[in-house]
Amino acid sequence: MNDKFLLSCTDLTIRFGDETVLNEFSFDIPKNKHTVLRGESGSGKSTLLKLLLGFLKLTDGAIKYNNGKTAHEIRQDTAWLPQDLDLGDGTVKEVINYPFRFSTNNMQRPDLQTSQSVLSKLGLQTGTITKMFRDLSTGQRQRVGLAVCHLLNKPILLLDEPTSALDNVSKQHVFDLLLEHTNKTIISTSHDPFWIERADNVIPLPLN
Ligand SMILES: Nc1ncnc2c1ncn2[C@@H]1O[C@H](COP(=O)(O)OP(=O)(O)OP(=O)(O)O)[C@@H](O)[C@H]1O
Repeated sequence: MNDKFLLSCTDLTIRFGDETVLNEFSFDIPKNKHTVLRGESGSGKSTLLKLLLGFLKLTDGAIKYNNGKTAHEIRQDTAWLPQDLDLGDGTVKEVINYPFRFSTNNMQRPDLQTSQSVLSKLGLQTGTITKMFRDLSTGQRQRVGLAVCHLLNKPILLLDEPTSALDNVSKQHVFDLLLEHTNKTIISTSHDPFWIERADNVIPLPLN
């Protein structure tokens, strides 16, 4: 595989029972760029992200990762923002600190000031960090999830509908923090024009 790509997908087919979600779909994901998987609701965007992370099995086709890496190795290099963000029952501070308990992330553990600063860059007020995560609005929860993805400082970001609950001011904050001046490989899903217009590469998913 060309070294410019993180991964190449060839003839991907995904079926759930009688439903064919994707049929012989091929695409490449460039390294160090922001690629948006664009598609209507139900077109298979979230399913595709889970496949790339190795959480689901392909019905047919192949995913090849650069340098012969496995899906497991790719996962270790990835910060993932799922669409259904369930980060538990704790305070925002506890939610932010949670992934840094694991040995792979331990070295990146942020101090309070760094966490506060990232939340503030995403337009969240100082008091947010002591609130219960479940008491936040959907858009605030989404921004906390994005803050965690940023703080993990991984070379790959997978963001499932990262702006779905955000207004344009918050979207701009997210763009400035996560996307501007970055050399990470970012794969996101979206049907949001604001987000798509700012991508380096857009992959339209076929209509079912
Ligand atoms: N585990 C599963 N079992 C059965 N069907 C599934 C499963 N996961 C996804 N699907 C189906 O696959 C299709 C694509 O779902 P997916 O969540 O990937 O769409 P999406 O493009 O992300 O949609 P949205 O923009 O609404 O989030 C849907 O019809 C969904 O019902």
